[in-house]
Amino acid sequence: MAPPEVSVDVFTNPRGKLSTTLNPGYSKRAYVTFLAGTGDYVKGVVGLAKGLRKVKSAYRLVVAILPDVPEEHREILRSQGCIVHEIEPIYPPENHVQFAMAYYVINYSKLRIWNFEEYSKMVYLDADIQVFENIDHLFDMADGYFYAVMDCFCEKTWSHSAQYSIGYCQQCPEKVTWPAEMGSPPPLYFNAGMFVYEPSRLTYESLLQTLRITPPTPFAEQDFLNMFFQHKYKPIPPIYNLVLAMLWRHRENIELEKVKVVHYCAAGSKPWRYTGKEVNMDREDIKMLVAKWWDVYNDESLDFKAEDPSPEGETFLMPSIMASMPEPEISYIPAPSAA
Ligand SMILES: O=c1ccn([C@@H]2O[C@H](COP(=O)(O)OP(=O)(O)O[C@H]3O[C@H](CO)[C@H](O)[C@H](O)[C@H]3O)[C@@H](O)[C@H]2O)c(=O)[nH]1
Ligand SMILES: O[C@H]1[C@H](O)[C@@H](O)[C@H](O)[C@@H](O)[C@H]1O
Ligand SMILES: [Mn+2]
Repeated sequence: MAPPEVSVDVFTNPRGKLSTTLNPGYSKRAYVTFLAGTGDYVKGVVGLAKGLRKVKSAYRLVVAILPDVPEEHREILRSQGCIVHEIEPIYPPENHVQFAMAYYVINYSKLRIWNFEEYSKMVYLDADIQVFENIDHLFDMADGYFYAVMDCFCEKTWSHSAQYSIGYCQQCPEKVTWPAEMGSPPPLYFNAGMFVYEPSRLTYESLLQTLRITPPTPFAEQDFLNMFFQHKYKPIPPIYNLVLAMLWRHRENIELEKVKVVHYCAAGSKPWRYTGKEVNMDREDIKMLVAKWWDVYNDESLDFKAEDPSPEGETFLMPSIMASMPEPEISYIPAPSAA
């Protein structure tokens, strides 16, 4: 359905940003994460909510939760200023695939966030992600694309793949080149722990329709989204989703001091379970990043206070800096720095 006419009333709000009052329910922005189960991922979401507050994000955090999240955890999330939004689980078609991690199957439920049409644009973040610098400017990137960070194929979780078997990684495609006899190299592949997208009922329905005829694969909805958005995908720089394995696999691709978003996805790196014993977990950079996560999580001054100005009340429309960016040399969409 076409969106209703948008009435635009532009004024400068007290925070000095150009603010636009749009038809409510049409042009709203928010971060969104996903929570399932009774376990400890709720700590990740609390950490993320506090992290977004610390960097003074203008937008709320919506938590798409499965019905099995206990009321006690929902209450913690609300008390941290999150918008709790229950979703129904989505199951993939029957199949005997071996997921890279058995629990990845629940991640198909993430597809429900395309149905959050009360928002025009959202940034999805896994619960094991922390935001250390403001990334609100990502909402200003041009509509019509799916933005995410390119993944790395070097960890054991990839051992089922052709890429892994020949030592090929898209992070250094010249090191082991893709052999001609294997056909054309695989399309760019993103990590689905962080992405910028536009909710849309049409897309949502198409996602569900397509899933019905798509057998599950080891990286579950991550593989599925890569396939579905193959032609809409625009890579953004790794500072927007530092997959930790990049630190020991492709250190030369990472400028650690510029990293804004850290994804604690490597085995043994979830800060709330961290022991330091697993392989690579005793590295100084990992210890530092885990400690940084705990600093945010433990900082009581970052707890939500009811009297806090709600970041969600208005929609901020910043002039799009993207429009004036020169074409990148590499194929990244260079999201501008927040500075
Ligand atoms: O018990 C759980 C397990 C997972 N999650 C949620 O599911 C997300 C994905 O799980 P992980 O972060 O542990 O998984 P990875 O980072 O290793 O997974 C990557 O591959 C997955 C394949 O399904 C997803 O695409 C995911 O977004 C992507 O980052 C979590 O962040 C969290 O938001 C829960 O809420 N409870
Ligand atoms: O999404 C997965 C996951 O985050 C794994 O932990 C990582 O090793 C993979 O490279 C990635 O594709
Ligand atoms: Mn993750």
